[in-house]
Amino acid sequence: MVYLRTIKLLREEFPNTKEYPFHLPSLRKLKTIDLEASVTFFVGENGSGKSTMLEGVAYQCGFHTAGGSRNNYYDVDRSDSSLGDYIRLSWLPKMTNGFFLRAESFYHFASHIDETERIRGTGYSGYGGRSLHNQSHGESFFALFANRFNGRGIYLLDEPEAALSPKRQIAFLYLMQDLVEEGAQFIIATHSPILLGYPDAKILNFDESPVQEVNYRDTEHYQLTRRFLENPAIFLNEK
Ligand SMILES: Nc1ncnc2c1ncn2[C@@H]1O[C@H](COP(=O)(O)OP(=O)(O)OP(=O)(O)O)[C@@H](O)[C@H]1O
Repeated sequence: MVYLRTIKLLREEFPNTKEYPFHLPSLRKLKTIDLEASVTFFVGENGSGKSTMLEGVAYQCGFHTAGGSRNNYYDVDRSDSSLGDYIRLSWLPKMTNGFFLRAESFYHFASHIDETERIRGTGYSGYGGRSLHNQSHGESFFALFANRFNGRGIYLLDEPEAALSPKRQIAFLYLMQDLVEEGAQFIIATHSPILLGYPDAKILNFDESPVQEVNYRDTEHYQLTRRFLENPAIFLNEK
């Protein structure tokens, strides 16, 4: 299901096109991003602006920009969204349920859930019944996906593969397929050639200026990984 249909950049309100984030090549000429599929991936080199865009969208969704939903109020590590005030989201229908996952600040989110459990006794209810800190990084991610995510919602995930083994990444694809069938929308920044293989996803390449759609098999992630796996030794000798 597609709830969030367009991300529009309010270019005329950009204060300065020479500084972060307005100077990023991926954003420089970008006017709108159309989200036409239930699953949209942001791909691109490190530093191309994927997280910046995702964080801006999370900010406009009202989600905690360090990770969480509309219901997670905690002060730890809240990051200012530099792009958030300069984008406009078009919804049909409007969706307020959802979650913003940031691999890098997940530790703080887990602490916030522990604190909610300590104060109100409700913290672990959506997370598999136990502290996210008492599970491995990958297990805790998976507990979040499997327990906290449900069908009707918008899920913004920044490198969800960070803690997942290849097997768990494939399990995540199954889970995502079920959630999409139940009506979920995903926007995912990723470097994973496994996740990118999700059928019918729209892949947006942040290495282009402005951002452009790209086919799975044309992504550098697919091509490089494929060539490497075919023969790592030859690949390394080509350096
Ligand atoms: N708060 C900030 N102030 C100044 N520059 C920043 C800030 N946050 C990020 N940048 C820079 O902006 C660029 C884009 O960062 P961003 O995190 O959006 O990239 P990314 O595509 O998500 O990269 P990665 O794949 O490594 O996560 C990078 O060069 C980064 O160093």
